[in-house]
Amino acid sequence: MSMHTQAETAAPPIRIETFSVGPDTDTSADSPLAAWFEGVSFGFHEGRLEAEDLPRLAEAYAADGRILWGAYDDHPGPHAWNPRIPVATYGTMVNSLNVGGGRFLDAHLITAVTVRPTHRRRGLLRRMITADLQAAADRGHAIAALTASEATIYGRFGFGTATHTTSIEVDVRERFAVTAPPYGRMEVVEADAAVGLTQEVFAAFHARSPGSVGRQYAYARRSAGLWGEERPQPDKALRTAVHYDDDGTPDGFVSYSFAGWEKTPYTMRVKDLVAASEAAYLELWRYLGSLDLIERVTFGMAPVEDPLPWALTDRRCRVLTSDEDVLWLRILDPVAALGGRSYQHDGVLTLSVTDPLGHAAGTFELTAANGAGSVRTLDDGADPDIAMDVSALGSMYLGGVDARILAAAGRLTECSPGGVERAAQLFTAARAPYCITHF
Ligand SMILES: CC(=O)SCCNC(=O)CCNC(=O)[C@H](O)C(C)(C)COP(=O)(O)OP(=O)(O)OC[C@H]1O[C@@H](n2cnc3c(N)ncnc32)[C@H](O)[C@@H]1OP(=O)(O)O
Repeated sequence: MSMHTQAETAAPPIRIETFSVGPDTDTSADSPLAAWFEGVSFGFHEGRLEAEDLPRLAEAYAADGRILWGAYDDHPGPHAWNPRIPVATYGTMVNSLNVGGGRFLDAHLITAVTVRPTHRRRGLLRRMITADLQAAADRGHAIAALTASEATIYGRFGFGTATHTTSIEVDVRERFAVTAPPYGRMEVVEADAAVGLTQEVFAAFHARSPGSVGRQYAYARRSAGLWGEERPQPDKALRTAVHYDDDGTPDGFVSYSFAGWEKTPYTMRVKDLVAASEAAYLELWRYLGSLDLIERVTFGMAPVEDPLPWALTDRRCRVLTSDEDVLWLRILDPVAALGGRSYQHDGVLTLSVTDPLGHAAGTFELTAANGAGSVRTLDDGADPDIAMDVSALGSMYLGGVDARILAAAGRLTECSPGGVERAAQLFTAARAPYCITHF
């Protein structure tokens, strides 16, 4: 474990340390890593750490290349909980973001953000995220990303919601039928084999899905049932089935568990459902609809642009229960970010961006031609076509929201006639961005 201490600020007297996890990291019950996990569990109202879980968690975090932050109160009150347990936690890793048109950027991912109630609203989150975003920008990352527990926290730091999913309930009784012609076959698979199979299917999904973020080490183990949601111990209720195409290539999988006989209508809960093609997506639903004794299937991460109702004999079998934001993006470098995505239309647009932390502030001229974008920074005072805050730029970046909607919401200002229309056209995505990774 490499460790270094960051500069101390005058008040509050909280020491912040960062460390990475590697093969030599101490995973004993009284190690700094164990204390860090205790801090995270406390922050998310989960149970105490089981010491036996630590080696597996360490292996996962090492594979992810995570950097962990802990904030320590060296002046605890009497009888305070173990002062080695951080009063605030924070973690980062890097993974691939599909930005459309077969292009990918390495995104700086932020996770495990907690501040103990006794230390909240004293600026600890601000202190960590401000330093971290600066360091990420200095390392050359164009984009930071996170999934948020509350929608009120991260806008002030320049993040904007960029992708959504929907929760659906599907009535799979007699009236359920998928109209598309069937192909390939489904197989219920062994948990050990499911790890590699789900990774293979996800890789194909990631390659074709704008908005997708690469998955961390634990994901495939959870989708296979080898790990549970909270502990790296088998989830014996979870089942995994894989769809193979006519050539025998896995092109979809679904992991699911039964809600129990006391819950009516009898319900199967989908934990993870990933398809490498629209056709495979429908095959997974055909399988779910064929589960005997089951009356309803629930899924919390369906795409916003969902072909399912259009593929059903009775479209009312699928009921939308909620809409959730998933990926929040924070543009750190507009030149690299806007130059990194692809464009459906040619055109020129000048954007003025404000940024409370300064990273993305400025006026930028975007020229899109033949699918690619090039960006140059203009001098202060250049006349923009549109003006917005960096959080609105993060929301618009993948095409998840139309510039006209942001303008209507007062989040984007038109500065030259036709500017909003041009922005709407330039930022249009071929399909709604879809992130099916929580981190
Ligand atoms: C990526 C992820 O991991 S998402 C998970 C986030 N974590 C959680 O939800 C766990 C429970 N909550 C917490 O642990 C804490 O309340 C946190 C991490 C959300 C906030 O930590 P704090 O140290 O209290 O935040 P900090 O004092 O730095 O606040 C910075 C600013 O954000 C505001 N703020 C912080 N949390 C919230 C919130 N939940 N809702 C609205 N505003 C908030 C503060 O008022 C402050 O505003 P100001 O700068 O205008 O004065």
